[in-house]
Amino acid sequence: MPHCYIALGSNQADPVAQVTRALTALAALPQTRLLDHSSLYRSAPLGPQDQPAFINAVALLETELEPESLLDALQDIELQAGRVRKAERWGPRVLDLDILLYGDTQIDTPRLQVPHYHMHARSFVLYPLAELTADLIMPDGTPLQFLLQRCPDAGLERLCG
Ligand SMILES: CC1(C)Nc2nc(N)[nH]c(=O)c2N=C1O
Repeated sequence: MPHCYIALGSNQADPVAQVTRALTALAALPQTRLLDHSSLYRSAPLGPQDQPAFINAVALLETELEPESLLDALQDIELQAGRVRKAERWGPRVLDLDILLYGDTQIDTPRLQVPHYHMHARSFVLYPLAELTADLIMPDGTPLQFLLQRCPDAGLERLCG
């Protein structure tokens, strides 16, 4: 059964609570088990700076849901959290759930790109991912450690507890 890594992000409406509640929602998905999750991390927004800091984390799921069904389920969780789908691009968001990896599958459809298109250069994704699986190898054979070496941790702050 494929191991799926999900990126969580929020910078609105009590981001720590949003990410924590989203982890609980992931654990409750049908045909799915939440195997592990990273610490929460605070970081300055990538993109427009006139918005609050983000809280990010990565979760490791095992699921029988197909990729598109998993995406539907993640979008439901985002909507339940109050995400406005047509919100400004790169603007503040109540909750972002992105499929980073779905086993070794590589997907490129209008709805879904896996591995997640931007993950290779985002410290707020790579560092939590490495906390979960330091020896991860990307579907294209690139070791996560190689991506980490090229991605400065740009003021990433791990929240303890
Ligand atoms: C607006 C944009 C690009 N910036 C981000 N910046 C940070 N630090 N974390 C995010 O999750 C995040 N998500 C985004 O979508």
